[in-house]
Amino acid sequence: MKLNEVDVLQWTLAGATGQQLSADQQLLNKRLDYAGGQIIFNDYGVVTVEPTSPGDKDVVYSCAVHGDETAPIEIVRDMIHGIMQGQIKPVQRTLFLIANPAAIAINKRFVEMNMNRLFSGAHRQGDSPEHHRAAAIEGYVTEFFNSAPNGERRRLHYDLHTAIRDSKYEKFAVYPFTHGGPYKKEQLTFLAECGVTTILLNQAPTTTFSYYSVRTHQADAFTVELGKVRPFGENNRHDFAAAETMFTRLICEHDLALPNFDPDRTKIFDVCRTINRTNEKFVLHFPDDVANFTAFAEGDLLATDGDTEYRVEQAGERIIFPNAKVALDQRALLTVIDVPITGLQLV
Ligand SMILES: O=C(O)CCC(=O)N[C@@H](CCC(=O)O)C(=O)O
Ligand SMILES: [Zn+2]
Repeated sequence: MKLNEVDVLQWTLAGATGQQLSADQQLLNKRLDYAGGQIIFNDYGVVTVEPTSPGDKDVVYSCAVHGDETAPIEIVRDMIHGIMQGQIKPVQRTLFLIANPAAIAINKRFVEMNMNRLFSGAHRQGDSPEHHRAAAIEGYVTEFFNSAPNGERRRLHYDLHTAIRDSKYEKFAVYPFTHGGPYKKEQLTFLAECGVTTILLNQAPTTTFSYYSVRTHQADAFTVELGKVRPFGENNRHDFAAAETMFTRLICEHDLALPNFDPDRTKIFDVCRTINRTNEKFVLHFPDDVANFTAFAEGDLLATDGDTEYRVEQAGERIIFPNAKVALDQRALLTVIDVPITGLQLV
């Protein structure tokens, strides 16, 4: 088999789980040429694209921070294959990350720990496979951004996910805490072109991957939720076509032309409350099939954490990312409220 025909996901899973690979299937530390540059296989699930004459953007696409979120894995895999096989010819430096192959291999969200709580150095406080991989991934991202050509550059990171539940707004993105900085119209427009027209504004530092890239590397970075979690082969790729087209255009065009910013395209939600599980007896008081962004009436009981009750405090409060099974001291539920886009500081 020619190296440019190797399945990059199979290679990643085999390598990360210690399986022996024959020489014609081993991509580790190999470099392949494409018309316009080189694709480099730095580690299992870590692939860098270095155009010969790179544009001014350094773009990171990550998937599988949660191992069972298969649609983003298929998207990233197919983009890499497109480059290996010559159909996609990036002109922008690009880093692709398949973040948690060990979790993909067992069809689980994670092996021991939720990797999306282990960035910005939180990986130093433990010894699970995810702690080690998050540390390694921070190293790869740092190396990627630091090895860019000199001059003014744009750093971008889209961390691709799918949600456990259905969502009333199917595609949405988390805009990590900006520490008072403005929100970018260009990014909201790019996301809208991807079909992501709902944005959640996080109002505090977190240990997520996207916040890490924002805070440590001054990137424009987002957690992008593209739909609902499904097993491999059950994703309807038409649902992701707009996103896939825009992700490809972003790295294949020198100056991606976007429509003018339209404030009516994007719905904004502000995070109002973060409810952590602190007790073994943590109960959600609504069924599993209640979709993300469902609104409840004032006073409704949302959750109990031991003896502490969490009730809806204001009209229009909606739930998102409910998960009663998270580890102790982790976020079990967020509530959000819609806010007018006109109230945001936009540049
Ligand atoms: O569907 C769910 O309940 C969880 C979806 C998910 O994994 N969301 C991310 C959001 C990260 C962020 O806040 O930027 C997560 O919880 O890690
Ligand atoms: Zn996820």
